[in-house]
Amino acid sequence: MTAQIIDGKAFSAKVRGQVAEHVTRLKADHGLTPGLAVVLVGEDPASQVYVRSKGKQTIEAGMASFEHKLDASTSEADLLALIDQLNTDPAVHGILVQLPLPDHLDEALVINSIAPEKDVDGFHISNVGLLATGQKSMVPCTPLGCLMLLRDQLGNLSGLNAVVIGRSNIVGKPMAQLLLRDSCTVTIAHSRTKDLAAVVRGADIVVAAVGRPEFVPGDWLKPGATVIDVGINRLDAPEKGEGKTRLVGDVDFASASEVAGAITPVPGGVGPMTIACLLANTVTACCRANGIAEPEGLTA
Ligand SMILES: Nc1nc2c(c(=O)[nH]1)N[C@@H](CN(C=O)c1ccc(C(=O)N[C@@H](CCC(=O)O)C(=O)O)cc1)CN2
Repeated sequence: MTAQIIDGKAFSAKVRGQVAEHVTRLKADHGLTPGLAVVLVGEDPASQVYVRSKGKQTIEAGMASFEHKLDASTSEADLLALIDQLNTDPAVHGILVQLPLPDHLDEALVINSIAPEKDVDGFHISNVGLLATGQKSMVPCTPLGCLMLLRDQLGNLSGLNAVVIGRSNIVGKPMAQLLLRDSCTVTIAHSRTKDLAAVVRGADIVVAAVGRPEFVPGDWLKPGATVIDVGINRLDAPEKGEGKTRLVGDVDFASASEVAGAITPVPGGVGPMTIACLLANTVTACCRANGIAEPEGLTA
């Protein structure tokens, strides 16, 4: 079997198009421009690239982008003061602090200082609790993007066996909650799970978010399974030239695509969905803040 490739780049462009349509309507019907503030502390090269893309795509969707680039040595008090200011700024509907933060900053404290209704990352403890109890919340962007791809691929997910490999707060745990909400039978596995191969072999849906390059081989998969690869691992690629690198996921794409029914590539799979869902969450936050009906299809 050769798996169908799930084109996250094309799907994310469709989502961004829908976001832009909603933005046009919010402006015309309500005089509202959704605004997203992104805070970057330090000079992590990957984070700089992601923040630049977020700003560019926010503007392309017709929204207002507010970028705050702070020095790596910024104090916790100064960062919290900025978040406080953004929390009360009526032009800002969504706030995101790019992760990872420098070591001297307390990530949980910083995230929990964002007003929950503006927490477009869905990482605030209130949103985590709301999602876990099946209530309306802001939903973390990467799991939301994975869910959109799965629904588009499979339609109704009810009753399917899903294995999420990885237990992070950003991806693994919220992903499991979302799949449970769609009535999947969900197992959260991780690098220490006993006989992980057997656990994965029982799954109709595999979401790999373990952070280890090419960790899941094709012979772990049930034939026809749908595989969502969240991993973004940069490996040296001397064959491409000195100092060159290549990106791989947490799934061994070559062997997995011989067994799976459908699979996301890396790059071009889940990654682009993360930013598309961030834009969608910003529109959702703007609608909620103004008592306007939320756009259908852009939330979980
Ligand atoms: N506050 C947050 N910080 C981080 C998040 C997040 O959701 N919120 N996620 C990641 C980084 N991230 C967005 O911030 C992100 C990662 C990857 C991509 C993406 O499009 N990847 C491309 C490949 C890009 C490359 O060449 O490096 C792909 O997979 O095709 C977008 C956003 C950590 N921090």
